[in-house]
Amino acid sequence: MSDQVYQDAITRVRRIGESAGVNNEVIEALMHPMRTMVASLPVRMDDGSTQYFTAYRCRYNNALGPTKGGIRYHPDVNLQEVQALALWMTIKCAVVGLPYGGGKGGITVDPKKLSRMELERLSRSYVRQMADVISPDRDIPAPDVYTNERIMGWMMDEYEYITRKKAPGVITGKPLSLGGSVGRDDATGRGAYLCILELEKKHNWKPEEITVAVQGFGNGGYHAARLLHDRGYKIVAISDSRGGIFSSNGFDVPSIYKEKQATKQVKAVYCTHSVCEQVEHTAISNEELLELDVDILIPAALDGVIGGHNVDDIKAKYIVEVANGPVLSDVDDTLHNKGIHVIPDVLANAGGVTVSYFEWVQNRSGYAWDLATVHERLEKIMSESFNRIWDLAHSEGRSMRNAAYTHAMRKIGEAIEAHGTQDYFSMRD
Ligand SMILES: NC(=O)C1=CN([C@@H]2O[C@H](COP(=O)(O)OP(=O)(O)OC[C@H]3O[C@@H](n4cnc5c(N)ncnc54)[C@H](OP(=O)(O)O)[C@@H]3O)[C@@H](O)[C@H]2O)C=CC1
Ligand SMILES: O=C(O)CCC(=O)C(=O)O
Repeated sequence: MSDQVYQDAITRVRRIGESAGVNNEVIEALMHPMRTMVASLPVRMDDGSTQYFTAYRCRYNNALGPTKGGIRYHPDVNLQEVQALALWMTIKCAVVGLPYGGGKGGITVDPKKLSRMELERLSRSYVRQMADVISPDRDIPAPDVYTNERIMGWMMDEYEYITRKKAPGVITGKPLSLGGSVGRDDATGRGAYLCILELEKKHNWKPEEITVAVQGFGNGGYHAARLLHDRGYKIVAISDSRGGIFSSNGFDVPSIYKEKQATKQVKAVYCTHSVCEQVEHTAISNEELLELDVDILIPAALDGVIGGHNVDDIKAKYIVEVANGPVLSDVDDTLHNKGIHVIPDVLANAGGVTVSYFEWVQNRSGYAWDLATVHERLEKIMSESFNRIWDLAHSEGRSMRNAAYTHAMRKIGEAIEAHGTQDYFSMRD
């Protein structure tokens, strides 16, 4: 799938851009990634051998500001996927009004097979190769799939060693002790949760009557499930890379998280104090989870999981995309025509980059905010962005994805125009 992912991403941009009458110059600018760096990272393994890993960093478009986006460690990472992810970051930052362009990075690696020291050497090697590309004013990485705050800490440390100066704003999602922000840990899931709260208000939902299935139980999926569970939503299905569990009664999310921490697997348990007991459930595959008859489906793992192969079997009423790119563009219309509402990734998972922006602002001003301030400002941005896109979708008869892309392309177009076409193209470093 991931070989086509970039083609799929630019096809969607062109289709929506043309239907919304976006200036062709803007559409063309979004067809062309500004610069993608590919590197081979030599890493000394614990047994003394050297292995080479392919690494990428794509700075897709910087019309709105320095490029911003996470770094993914996964065996399927490739050039196409990184470019698609960087394009989605470009759209996402514009959707929520951040002063950033879009970028993304990745390494083709299975991090579960590396020791902690190998992982650290790999991460430092990445920064050594990309040190001329990243900087607080130019390109600012963050975590994505199978990277975390510890890896961000190593990367920042390596960057500061190379540049011989403190530069906390070079990377976000860092440990708090290195200038990370409170509230970045659950920001992606919280952003999606805040979108669902907006839906709840519009539809007068009673949370206990709303069923939710979550694919992927990592940073994004877990926190979205936790917050929804705390509010009373019924989380009837959860999965990770090894498969999933289903119960129409709903699961106790904190218990499942506790067990996942201990055993690395999603298991159907209910925990009291120190004892976790199995609860009645059905084991399901990740494919089956996507096809459940639920009110809200939250894909929170990888891209391309909903497409022509399964769209006829999708029964959820809402799809809230915590993952980047879970729905392929050629089924956008089918879902819309089936009456399935999609809250697109470029809005639903924008809480992560929004709090990354807060972290960067705090680093640059040298003044740390408290959690209440982070939450209040995140809520404001998510709520305003959601409603802006909702209003555009409903006033122009578009899907939420179509409206989000249209809004973003208009914003990027204004910036390109304001740069002055000549200067914009010559400043594309
Ligand atoms: N982290 C962030 O701030 C942001 C993340 N996102 C997007 O959210 C998605 C998840 O990222 P994040 O939560 O950070 O990643 P994590 O690495 O924290 O978690 C990934 C989760 O997905 C599971 N998973 C991996 N492969 C599969 C599979 N084939 N089927 C089902 N589940 C699978 C993993 O299972 P296991 O635990 O078994 O390995 C794990 O539970 C990605 O698309 C990412 O781009 C979007 C915006 C911001
Ligand atoms: O926090 C960030 O800067 C980017 C997070 C990310 O990679 C994403 O939103 O997909």
